[in-house]
Amino acid sequence: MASSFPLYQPTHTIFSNTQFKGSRGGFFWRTSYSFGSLTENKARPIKSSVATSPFPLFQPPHVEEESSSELEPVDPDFYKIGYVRSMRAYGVQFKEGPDGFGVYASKDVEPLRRARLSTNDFPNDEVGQVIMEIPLELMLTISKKLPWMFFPDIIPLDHPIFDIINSTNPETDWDLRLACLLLFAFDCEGNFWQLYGDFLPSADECTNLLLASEEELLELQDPNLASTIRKQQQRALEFWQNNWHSDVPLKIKRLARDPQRFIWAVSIAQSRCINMQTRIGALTQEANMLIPYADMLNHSFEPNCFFHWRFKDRMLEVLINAGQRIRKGDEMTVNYMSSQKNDMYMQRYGFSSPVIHTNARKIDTLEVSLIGGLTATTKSVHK
Ligand SMILES: C[S@@+](CC[C@H](N)C(=O)[O-])C[C@H]1O[C@@H](n2cnc3c(N)ncnc32)[C@H](O)[C@@H]1O
Repeated sequence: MASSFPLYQPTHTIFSNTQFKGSRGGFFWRTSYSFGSLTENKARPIKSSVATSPFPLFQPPHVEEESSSELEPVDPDFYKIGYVRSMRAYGVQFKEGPDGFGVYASKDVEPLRRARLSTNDFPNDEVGQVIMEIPLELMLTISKKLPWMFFPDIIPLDHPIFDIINSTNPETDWDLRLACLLLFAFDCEGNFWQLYGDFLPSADECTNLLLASEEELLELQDPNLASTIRKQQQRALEFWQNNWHSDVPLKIKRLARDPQRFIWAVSIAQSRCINMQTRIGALTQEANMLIPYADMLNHSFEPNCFFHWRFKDRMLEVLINAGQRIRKGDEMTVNYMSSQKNDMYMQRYGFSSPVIHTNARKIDTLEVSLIGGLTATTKSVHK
C-alpha cells in the first residue's frame, strides 16, 4: 500500500475557482479541453487544415460553415476507422468544442408523427431518425454478473489478464474490469481501440474526478465528494499495485506500466460506460460497455436522442426522440443517468447541472439499467 503515492498532476489545470461554468449552464471542475494538447495518453487529433485524400468508400460528412467558431470538425480519420468496420453515422458530425467532442446535426430533421421501438420496422424513408449504428464487434463489453462474459473474444484463455479480471467482483468492479479490457485492447495488434484511443480524452483532458490531484480535491465544495474520490483513487491504486507488481509477466506489465495509466483507463471506463441489456444468441445479460462513437454524445436532462439495442443484428442505434424537431447545428444529446444526484454527475463526468429536469414531454421511458453509467433506454411517445 502506498497511500502517499502522488497521483498524476494535470499539466495545465487551472482550478482556483474549483468549478467552472460549462457551456450548457452546468459546471465542471476542469477547464475545457485544450485543442491539440500533447500528453502522455496521446492527444486527440483535431481538424487538420491540410487537405487529406478522400476515403474511397465513404466520405466524412461534408464540413459545412461553422455555426460557432468554438467548434472544430474532427479529423476525417475518426470517421474512417469506424466506417471500415460498419459503424454508420447519418446526418450528424462529430466536432470538438468546450465540452470536448460532441455530436451535431448536419441537417434539419422534421419530427416523426409517432415513435417506433425498432428500426427493423422503419421504412426506408424514416431511417433518417437513426443517427448512428454501432456494431457489437466494435464495443468492449463485460457482463455484470457471473459467469462473466466479454465481447469481443479478444483475450486468449491462458492470458493472465483473465485471472486479474476474475479476481474482481462483477457487480461492483465494473470500472476496473472495463479498464483491464480497454488496456488489453490497446495492446492487441490491429484492434480497433488502438486507433480509437487516439480520440479519447487524455489524462489532462478527461474530467472524471479520479484524475484530480489532492490540491484540486481540497478545493471541491463538497467534502463528502472529495472523500469518496480519495477512496476511489486508493481503490484503483491498490488494484494496480496488487496486479502490476514487479513479478508479473511482461504481457501484463506493458498494459499499464505506471498507476497513472491504469487510473486513466478507469476514469475512461467511468465517464464513458454504457449499461445495457444485450442478447447474444439465447443469452440475455446486463453488460457494461464501452461503445465507440456513441460515447461522444454529451449529456442533457432534456436530451433529443436515446439509445436502442437492436437485438437482431447486435447493433446499438442512436435515435432521435420521436416528435423532436432538429435544426442543423443542434447538438445531439442523451440523458446519462436520469434520476441520479448531481454529485454523481460531478464524480463520474466532472460536471454538474444546476437543475435536474424531469422530461416535460409525455414519454414512457423504460430504463434498461439505472446503475452506474450511461443508460440505454427505449421510449414510446403517447399521441
Ligand atoms: C461520454 S463522454 C462524452 C464525450 C466527451 N465530450 C468527449 O470529448 O469525449 C462524457 C464527458 O463529456 C463531457 N460532458 C458531457 N456532457 C456534458 C455537459 N452537459 N456539460 C459539460 N460537460 C459534459 C464531460 O467531460 C464528460 O465526462
